[in-house]
Amino acid sequence: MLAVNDLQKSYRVGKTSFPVLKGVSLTVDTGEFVAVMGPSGSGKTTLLNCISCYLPADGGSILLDGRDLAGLREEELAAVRNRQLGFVFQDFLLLDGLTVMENILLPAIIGGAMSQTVQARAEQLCQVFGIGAIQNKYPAEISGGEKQRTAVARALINHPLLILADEPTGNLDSRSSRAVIRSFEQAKQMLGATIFMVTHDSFAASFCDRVILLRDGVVWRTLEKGGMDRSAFQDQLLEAIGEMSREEEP
Ligand SMILES: Nc1ncnc2c1ncn2[C@@H]1O[C@H](COP(=O)(O)OP(=O)(O)OP(=O)(O)O)[C@@H](O)[C@H]1O
Repeated sequence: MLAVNDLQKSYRVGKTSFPVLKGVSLTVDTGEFVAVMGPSGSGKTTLLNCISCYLPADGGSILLDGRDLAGLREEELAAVRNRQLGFVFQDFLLLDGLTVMENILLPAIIGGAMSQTVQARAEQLCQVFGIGAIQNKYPAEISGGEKQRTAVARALINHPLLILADEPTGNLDSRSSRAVIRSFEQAKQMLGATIFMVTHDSFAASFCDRVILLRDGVVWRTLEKGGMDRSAFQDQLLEAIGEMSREEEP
């Protein structure tokens, strides 16, 4: 589904170039729920922005469903963003003047794809995520967890190949975080969604099939959940993160 090979990205500040991604390689299979964790500054957001087609990479490749994103023109990238990727951001980014239902439909409206089938899909997503009763409310009238579940439903409206989530639980209390992660699990189990999430939250990451630890612009280690229960996987994650930060100390 997603194959990132030897991805490189530097930022230029004045005359100096600062390498941030120094050869990142990873894959995400169809139907997988994968998290990326790592210390602040390790390059997680940069990686997500490259995969999102917002930032051109300097080297390496990003293949989405076998298609290399590097060679695409701006209109083609915009089409990939609108039709093949779904986005969930930390700050929800719901439009205040639109209802929950209108927010969910927005990517289909923008893509010129509105139809009765899309309307039916939006109703189904509201059912799956338990937001049917609030579909005519405005963002100011709903809770943080409900906003985030609306954002997950919106990300799924165009049947994307891949959902990209940037710190989706970052602004939520633990109960709302659990509800959001539950909505990702439902998206995966009931709708076959593939999810790639950047997070600092080991609790959220412990629900994933796999967690990729990024350090200083390279993949340091990948942890598989396998048959482990959630809390044992979280313990293993915390241990690996501790080991990674101890290695970083001078
Ligand atoms: N536009 C930019 N110009 C120059 N340097 C940048 C730019 N964006 C990010 N950086 C630098 O690149 C490095 C990686 O940043 P990035 O945001 O990808 O890290 P991160 O792992 O997501 O961090 P955090 O967990 O704090 O969000 C940091 O040192 C950051 O200061």
